[in-house]
Amino acid sequence: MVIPAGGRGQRFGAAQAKQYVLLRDRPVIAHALAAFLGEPRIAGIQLVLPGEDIATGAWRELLGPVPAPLLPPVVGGGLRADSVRHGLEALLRQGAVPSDWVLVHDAARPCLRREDLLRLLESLANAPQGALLAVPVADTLKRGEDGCSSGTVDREGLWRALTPQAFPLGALLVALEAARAEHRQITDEASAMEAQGWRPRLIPGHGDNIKVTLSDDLMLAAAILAARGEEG
Ligand SMILES: Nc1ccn([C@@H]2O[C@H](COP(=O)(O)OP(=O)(O)OP(=O)(O)O)[C@@H](O)[C@H]2O)c(=O)n1
Ligand SMILES: C[C@](O)(CO)[C@H](O)COP(=O)(O)O
Repeated sequence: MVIPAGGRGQRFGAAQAKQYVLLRDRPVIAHALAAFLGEPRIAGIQLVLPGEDIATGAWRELLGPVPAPLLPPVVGGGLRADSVRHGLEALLRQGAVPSDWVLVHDAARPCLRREDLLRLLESLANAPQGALLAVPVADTLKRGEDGCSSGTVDREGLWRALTPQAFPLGALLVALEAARAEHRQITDEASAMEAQGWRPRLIPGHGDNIKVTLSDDLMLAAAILAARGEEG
């Protein structure tokens, strides 16, 4: 699997990238990783980090002793999609084959429930075109124009995309390379695959699998983990 952690967290707005910020005494990224440790179907976890963080070795102090199956990190790219691509290429160099399933999970999502991960993994037996965790949109959606509401968007059939997302490694790499070649901005793996004509399965997850994007999200993540009684 690939954990893209190569971003700088500009919207979060801290001096430190948000994946390193402490959440209940552990960096956000350590929580994201923990959801996958001990899952026997995950053969290797490829972290993707900003180049300078690999150079300084700062990530080692943050994560502590590297738990198996964590692979040595590789350098990310300018966009999330570039970082994921670098992670996939690294997996291939280390013996993965194009037909292997690969999961991609944001380092900035520290609250993934084990039950959601298991549901996603189990869905793959019947998901030849891949799958992603997602949540049906529950709010009334407004279209904004000049600070005013100019219409209500029908939420029927709309889902919020979460991670992990799972695809055959080779096909995902081809889809990400195509998006790059065509200068298409994509925000998740599923959108790269959709552009290739794939129809990934939407696997209902829980909305508490939040992405830490803005500074308030950290408080929310802490409350979610505390309510579950999770350790630090
Ligand atoms: N060039 C990038 C950009 C993002 N990510 C990772 O992708 C995940 C989700 O991206 P996002 O929330 O957009 O993170 P940032 O790019 O760090 O945030 P921002 O857009 O606010 O700068 C994060 O784990 C982030 O580290 C990455 O690996 N490489
Ligand atoms: C893949 C993703 O988590 C989908 O929600 C992604 O990181 C989204 O990034 P965004 O640009 O903050 O929507």
